[in-house]
Parts: sequence; structure tokens; C-alpha cells
Amino acid sequence: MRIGLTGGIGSGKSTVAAALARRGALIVDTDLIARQLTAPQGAALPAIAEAFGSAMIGADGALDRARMRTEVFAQPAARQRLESILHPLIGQTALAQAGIANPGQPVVFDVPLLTESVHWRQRVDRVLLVDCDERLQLARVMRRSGWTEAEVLRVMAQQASRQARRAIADAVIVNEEGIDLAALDAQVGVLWSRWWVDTH
Ligand SMILES: CC(C)(COP(=O)(O)OP(=O)(O)OC[C@H]1O[C@@H](n2cnc3c(N)ncnc32)[C@H](O)[C@@H]1O)[C@@H](O)C(=O)NCCC(=O)NCCS
Ligand SMILES: Nc1ncnc2c1ncn2[C@@H]1O[C@H](COP(=O)(O)OP(=O)(O)OP(=O)(O)O)[C@@H](O)[C@H]1O
Repeated sequence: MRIGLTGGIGSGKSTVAAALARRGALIVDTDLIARQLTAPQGAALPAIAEAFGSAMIGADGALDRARMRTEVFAQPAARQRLESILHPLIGQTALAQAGIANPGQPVVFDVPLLTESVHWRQRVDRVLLVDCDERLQLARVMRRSGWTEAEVLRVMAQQASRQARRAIADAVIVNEEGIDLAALDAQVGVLWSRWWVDTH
């Protein structure tokens, strides 16, 4: 079974993915793939340099992520240009990685933009949403990444709404204030039994 794991920035997808991995799922992380495609020698760099200029590539030969973040989250047209380069490569790489799953092993695609993407919704059998209040998303990302409030809000403004995500979810993991890591893990355990253990 192929699961699409989604949620807004900082909602807790990576934390839930780690809990699923501990139980035996193969995780395909699209943020990580995007990072690899834009690391030194990354396959996406020539097209990015052509579309955005070679100044977007840092002295270390990798994408200048902070500079690109400022550019794309301020201008939807620039974001779409970057996505049109990266998304086909991310999709291709993700499917190739899923191909190494053992027979019967659940595959979980961690895809922040799954709600926004018809392609992704067609690639998965079920959608698992990690959901939390927007204020908590903001606080978590500011704490984790050291971004300013304005930076996080700009990213959130470019993402699907909480309602839109809930509308496409088959199951929801609640990661609100007061849910500690043990309580989050317990929800993953219940879901794992329901979707994988009880059905085999
Ligand atoms: C703009 C970039 C360079 C910023 O890099 P940076 O290291 O600062 O952030 P990082 O990659 O860790 O992303 C943090 C979060 O931002 C959000 N985000 C990333 N890209 C997008 C996007 N195109 N639209 C909306 N939200 C996005 C996601 O929630 C993601 O988890 C990078 O996010 C990127 O290359 N984005 C385009 C690729 C993409 O769409 N990735 C999403 C996974 S499919
Ligand atoms: N229930 C929780 N209790 C405490 N900390 C949490 C909880 N859930 C998530 N966090 C922390 O909040 C931050 C964001 O979580 P995580 O990285 O899992 O989110 P994400 O959805 O993968 O984010 P992104 O979209 O930016 O990749 C992390 O530092 C994580 O450790």
C-alpha cells in the first residue's frame, strides 16, 4: 500500500514518518529529494541556473537555499518556475526509491504539497494528514529553523488551507499543543494496526 503523508510546514510530518519507519515502513522524503537534486552536482542545478541566473548557485556549488526561499515565497511566478523544474524530477526520483520496497512493505511518501498536486494524489492509495493549528506550525518552524515570523507566514500563505487538506485525508493524526511525542507515537501505533496489521 502507498500512503501519502502530508501536512503544512512544521505540522510534524517528519516526526510521524520516523514513527512509521520504526514500525517498518519505507519512507520516501520529497523534501530530502529536493535537497539532493540541488546539492553540489545535483541534477536540477543547470536548469535552475538557466532560469534564475548563476548567482543562485553558491560558492559551494549548491543551490543558495536562503536566497531562493526569499525569491520564491515572495513571488508566485518564481515559485511556479522552480516547481516546474523540480517537481518532475522529484516525482521520478520518489517513484524509483519506492521501487526498492520489500514485498508487502508499506511505502510512505512524505509530500508537503500533496493536497496541491493532482499527480501526487493519483500516485497514492491513501492520504494521511498531520494536522495542527497554524499558530503552532508557526512556533515550531521558528524554533526549529530560526526563520522569522514573516518568513514562515509567507510559506504558509503559499500552501493549501487546513480545510483543503482535511477534505482529501483518509485519516488524521492530531499534533496539537499538549500532544507530546509519546502521544503522537501512540496515534501512529493505532493507525499502523488499523491499516497494516489488522488487514494482513
Ligand atoms: C525554496 C527552497 C529552496 C527553500 O529551501 P529551505 O531549505 O529553506 O526549506 P526546505 O526545503 O527545508 O522546505 C521547508 C518547507 O517549506 C515548504 N515548501 C517547500 N517548497 C514549497 C513550495 N514550492 N510551495 C509551498 N511550500 C513549500 C514545505 O513545507 C517544506 O517542508 C526549497 O524549499 C525548494 O527547493 N522548494 C521547491 C521544491 C518543492 O516544491 N518542495 C516541496 C516538496 S515536493
Ligand atoms: N508533538 C510534538 N511535540 C514536540 N515537538 C514536536 C511535536 N511534533 C513536532 N515537533 C517538533 O516540531 C518541529 C516540526 O516538526 P517536523 O519537522 O516533524 O514537521 P514537518 O511537518 O516535517 O516540517 P516541514 O514541513 O518543515 O518539513 C520539529 O522540530 C519537531 O521535533
